[in-house]
Amino acid sequence: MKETIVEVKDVSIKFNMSSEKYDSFKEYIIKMIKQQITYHSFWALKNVSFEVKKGDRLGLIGLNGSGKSTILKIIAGILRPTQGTVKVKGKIAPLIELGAGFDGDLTGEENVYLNGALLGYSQSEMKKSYRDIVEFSELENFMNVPVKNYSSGMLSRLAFAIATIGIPDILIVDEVLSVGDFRFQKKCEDRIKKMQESGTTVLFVSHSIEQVKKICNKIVWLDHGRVRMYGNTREVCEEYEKI
Ligand SMILES: Nc1ncnc2c1ncn2[C@@H]1O[C@H](COP(=O)(O)OP(=O)(O)OP(=O)(O)O)[C@@H](O)[C@H]1O
Repeated sequence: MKETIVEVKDVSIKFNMSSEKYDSFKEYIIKMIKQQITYHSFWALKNVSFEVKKGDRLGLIGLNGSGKSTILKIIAGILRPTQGTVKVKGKIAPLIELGAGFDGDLTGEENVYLNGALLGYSQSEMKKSYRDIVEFSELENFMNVPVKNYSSGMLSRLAFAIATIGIPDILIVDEVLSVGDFRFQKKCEDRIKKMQESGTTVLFVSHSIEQVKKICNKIVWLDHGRVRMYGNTREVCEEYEKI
């Protein structure tokens, strides 16, 4: 029996959204002080439960706004659920919002060290991995350029190369591959496969069902914040493709 590495139990999250439009920040502040701001709240996730076993590649699929990124952020500890619990065993390398860990004014090289520190690596560990990161991202000629001048594909190459140094227990990949060109996507898929062979568990979000089929062995299908189906890739994709 394989070990459970992520356990999501009855997770719900409620967001508050302001339902009015304000003409200026000043108007917003005045209304806030007068307590005239009205919110409507909605459940972005409702009673979501699933387990991920060690070495699984779990795909999260569903239409726009179904809650895929939100559940990944809860698993990565970026958001706290309103109800329910998440148990995670091991170190997570999260590739969630493209460029979230980057400082636009710093160069590619400086951002490698900044991101390494955010992921918990020491300066000397990062020095050892630096060549590999530059080679994998194929950004040799851009490491001295501030990343605000990078294209989204270049940013995703660098982010992916940094997040996949070492062998994390859990790798979270949210749509990051979709901005890379097809050749780079293939390179990333190969690296994910190698990591999985070394025991890394992968949580993967993509709108490309082909990519999900290639990478994942299990799927959670989210629909309006609820689990519509959870099972093997083939059976879930078959149903999903019918909608
Ligand atoms: N911080 C937030 N505050 C308010 N609402 C939010 C917040 N984050 C997400 N939402 C809302 O929660 C719902 C789920 O969003 P989420 O980004 O998880 O969906 P998704 O399935 O990843 O969508 P997509 O396929 O478009 O990336 C959406 O309706 C979104 O507008």
